Amino acid sequence: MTDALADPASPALDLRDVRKGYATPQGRLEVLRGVSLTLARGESLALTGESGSGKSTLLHLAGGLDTPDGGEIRVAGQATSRLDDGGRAALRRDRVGLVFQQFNLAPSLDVAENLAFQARLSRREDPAWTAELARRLGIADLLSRWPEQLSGGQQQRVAIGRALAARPALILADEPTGALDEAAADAALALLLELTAEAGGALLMVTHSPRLAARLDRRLHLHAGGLAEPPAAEPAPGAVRS
Ligand SMILES: Nc1ncnc2c1ncn2[C@@H]1O[C@H](COP(=O)(O)OP(=O)(O)OP(=O)(O)O)[C@@H](O)[C@H]1O
Repeated sequence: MTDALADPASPALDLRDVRKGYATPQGRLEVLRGVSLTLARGESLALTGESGSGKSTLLHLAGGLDTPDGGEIRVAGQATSRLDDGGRAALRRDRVGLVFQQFNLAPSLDVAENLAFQARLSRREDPAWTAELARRLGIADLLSRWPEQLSGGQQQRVAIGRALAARPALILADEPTGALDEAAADAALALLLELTAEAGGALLMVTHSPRLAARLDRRLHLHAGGLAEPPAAEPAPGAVRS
């Protein structure tokens, strides 16, 4: 399948001097003050930062859910900042997979339909890949169930499969395992990383957990409107200092 606008040589995501603020009753709040970031094809990056530092804001801008006040954003080579609402919707459909903490499955669609939903919209349906995703995610026996009949962990695995079914260039995940216990979170992240790599996508994941962040290729920390290396990890309780 061809995507005339996709440039296979360009990074999955490129942010240049991106600025974003909000009007609040206390005045303007400048959340991102010139953020630059490049995410190569196939790379995974964990984004950490205090609550309110702007992680979700950055993710929403990267996915074309919102527009920046300034700067340039490119997804798979396409400049998104100049797109209108329809253009951004097409970008989200064709280039971006989204996974949120709350799984956001369509309640009126069964698991099979949820899995295929985005791929069908973007005309990138690949039944063999969708079946492979279902098998690897351990949801192949649940395809005719409704989302409400699934556990949280099962719902999140469906959400991961849905995001990957169209093989998007960029997967954006906002605390994707935040609603799961530690063992389920570890298993879901392992699948997310493995299957994103197989789909040829790059992953930008917001997390509060240094433990989960450590599993990705790179880590960046958002603070005071800019990106930096994350602060050095605290030694684990009981760890011997060298
Ligand atoms: N639509 C909006 N209008 C006004 N202020 C907003 C809006 N969206 C976000 N903010 C503010 O912008 C700042 C950054 O919010 P954002 O949700 O990006 O932070 P975050 O790092 O993802 O936080 P958390 O870890 O708590 O989810 C916060 O102070 C928030 O209150």
